[in-house]
Amino acid sequence: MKLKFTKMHGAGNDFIVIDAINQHIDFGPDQWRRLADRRFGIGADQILVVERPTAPDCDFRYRIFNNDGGEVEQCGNGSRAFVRFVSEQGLTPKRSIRVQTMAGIITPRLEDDGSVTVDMGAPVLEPARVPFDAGGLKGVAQGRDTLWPIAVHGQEILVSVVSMGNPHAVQVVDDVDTAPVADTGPAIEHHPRFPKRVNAGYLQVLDRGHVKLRVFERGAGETLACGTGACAAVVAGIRRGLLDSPVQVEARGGALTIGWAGEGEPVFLSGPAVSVFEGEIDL
Ligand SMILES: N[C@H](CCC[C@H](N)C(=O)O)C(=O)O
Repeated sequence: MKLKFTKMHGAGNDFIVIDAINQHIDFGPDQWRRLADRRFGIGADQILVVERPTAPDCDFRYRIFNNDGGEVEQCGNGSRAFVRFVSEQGLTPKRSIRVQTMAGIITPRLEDDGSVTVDMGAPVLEPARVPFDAGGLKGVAQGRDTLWPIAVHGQEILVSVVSMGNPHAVQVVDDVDTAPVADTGPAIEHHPRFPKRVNAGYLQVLDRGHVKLRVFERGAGETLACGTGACAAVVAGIRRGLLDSPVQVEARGGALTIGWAGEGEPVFLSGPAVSVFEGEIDL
């Protein structure tokens, strides 16, 4: 079978995007992993699949598979590529669409300046729903947030835990460029207190409206940008009393802008979405 795809990225977080409305796709984790493999396949951080919605008043269903082949709940950078893809492929005349995901409905919108803004929904802040097992831990209050002490390679680090539909552990560091992301990222991703594993964010505050961020992503390793990670990091920074909305997030692959008005309110993610090339692969 021939599979058509478009290679895209959002601030360097790269994707294989597949129209599963006009193509029949029935893959398992091994096939997803093979497609995402940077040597034996096309190569990407995540694979984004466009389907017809099964939920009412939605335009599309959006499925996300990490580089390791696992299906996940949400991908912020991917949601921007998603709306660019369905628009460029003529799958919708709309510039703002309602998209069904495992984590609920998100609303990406193509802006006139070529950027994309996404209503990512409200963050989930209750540890048990992230999910994070806080049992037996004494949280440390900072502003409106609670920081949780977790042991990583024998050292205690303090993390904020936030879900954007997918789980995030955010720590504040002095310098993202010297943070031990490659060393501690995998240990945090697989930490036993995160039953669904976790995306590990390393946040450096430059001023109240400007941060740098690196994310060791669940199921993909460090990426050049993480949209939900940027949302989670800004939510944590605002709750800690360190940041004021909107916040410019400098990722290694580009800049994202995050707006959040506070608990119970949606997080807005803005940033680039680029189509790099279209291709076809024999399977
Ligand atoms: N690795 C993430 C999914 C992709 C998220 C990221 N690429 C984004 O832009 O939000 C997880 O397992 O939850």
